[in-house]
Amino acid sequence: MNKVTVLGAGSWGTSLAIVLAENGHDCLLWSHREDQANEINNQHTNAKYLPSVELSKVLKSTHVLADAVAHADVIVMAVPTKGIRETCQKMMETLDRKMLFVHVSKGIEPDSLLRISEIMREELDEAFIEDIVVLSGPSHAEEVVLQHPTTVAAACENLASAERVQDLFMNQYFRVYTNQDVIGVEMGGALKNVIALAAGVTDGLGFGDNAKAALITRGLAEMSRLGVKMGAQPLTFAGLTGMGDLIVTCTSVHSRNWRAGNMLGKGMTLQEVLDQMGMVVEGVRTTKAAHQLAEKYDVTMPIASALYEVLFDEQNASDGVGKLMQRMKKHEMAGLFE
Ligand SMILES: NC(=O)C1=CN([C@@H]2O[C@H](COP(=O)(O)OP(=O)(O)OC[C@H]3O[C@@H](n4cnc5c(N)ncnc54)[C@H](OP(=O)(O)O)[C@@H]3O)[C@@H](O)[C@H]2O)C=CC1
Ligand SMILES: O=C(CO)COP(=O)(O)O
Repeated sequence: MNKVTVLGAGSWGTSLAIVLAENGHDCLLWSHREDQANEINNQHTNAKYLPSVELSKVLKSTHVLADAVAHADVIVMAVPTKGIRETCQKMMETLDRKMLFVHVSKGIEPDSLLRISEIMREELDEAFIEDIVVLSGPSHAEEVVLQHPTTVAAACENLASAERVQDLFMNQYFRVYTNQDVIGVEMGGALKNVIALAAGVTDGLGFGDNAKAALITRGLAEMSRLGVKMGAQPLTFAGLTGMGDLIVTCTSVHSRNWRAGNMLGKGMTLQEVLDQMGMVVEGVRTTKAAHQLAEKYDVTMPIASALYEVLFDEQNASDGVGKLMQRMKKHEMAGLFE
């Protein structure tokens, strides 16, 4: 049994806390809201983020970060990308020993262009970091709580740390593979949200499966082009955290990114969409970051660029699709192989 704290009581943090508690670990879930921590402890529900789910009674919650940190040998970071830096800064006020950190968030910080593990290393004192392991893959919270078969990867350069996280989470419905390509796994998880937003847009515009298949495969090509330039292994993008997560996010009504894109395609403004979602849509900020990364690394990312114009430059979504289709003719493998 391990003592594990999950930071962030949204849909993913809560689902993973359930997995950990069911696996027999002493799991504490931190919410930054006192009323939500009380609801989890007293009603055993998290109505906003996992409606109609009865949480395990052994799962405890706190809103006091110092207590959450004091509890743990392992800390799982499950706050949205925009909250990672601030949560690490608050943790630094209370951390007093080395910990194994796991992060499960899928984003890139605009402007700094840092991946999550890089933000964590910037904010947390190296003396307190045993290792940082990324847990990522095709895994909607709504299906994990129903114990539907799910596969993910635990990635860390140090294989022993990845294997420790594999052992923490793995059970009969949650299968964890190890991987040592941290850049590839983080970039796949973040960039698939951009493509899923675009897939939602084409569905919202009324296009069909051909357009969806085009976005998934050409999306994978531009994700791989950028990731490889940043140091990722090309094959990682063909795995769970690349193609696997693209499929699940681009084709599922559970995906917040797909749903947000769908509303955009139907004509709503970005602000109207975000107001209606009430949950994190990571792909919006990551589209900005991807646009900046494409410039920095001189990589062609037509889908991310078209989406950037729709989100931030008032480009009409239908015209955006037209522009993508009328790009100069190309070799299918351009930019992937010499
Ligand atoms: N949902 C899923 O199926 C999966 C999600 N992920 C990733 O997990 C991460 C978290 O997503 P998810 O749980 O779905 O998001 P949700 O929108 O469901 O929940 C986000 C949670 O984080 C809290 N929060 C927001 N900002 C902060 C902050 N600054 N400090 C502390 N807590 C904060 C929110 O609180 P409040 O209510 O106050 O806003 C809420 O409890 C994302 O990066 C996502 O891509 C990965 C795999 C699957
Ligand atoms: O990452 C996810 C599934 O693997 C969740 O995707 P959304 O954030 O789009 O819901």
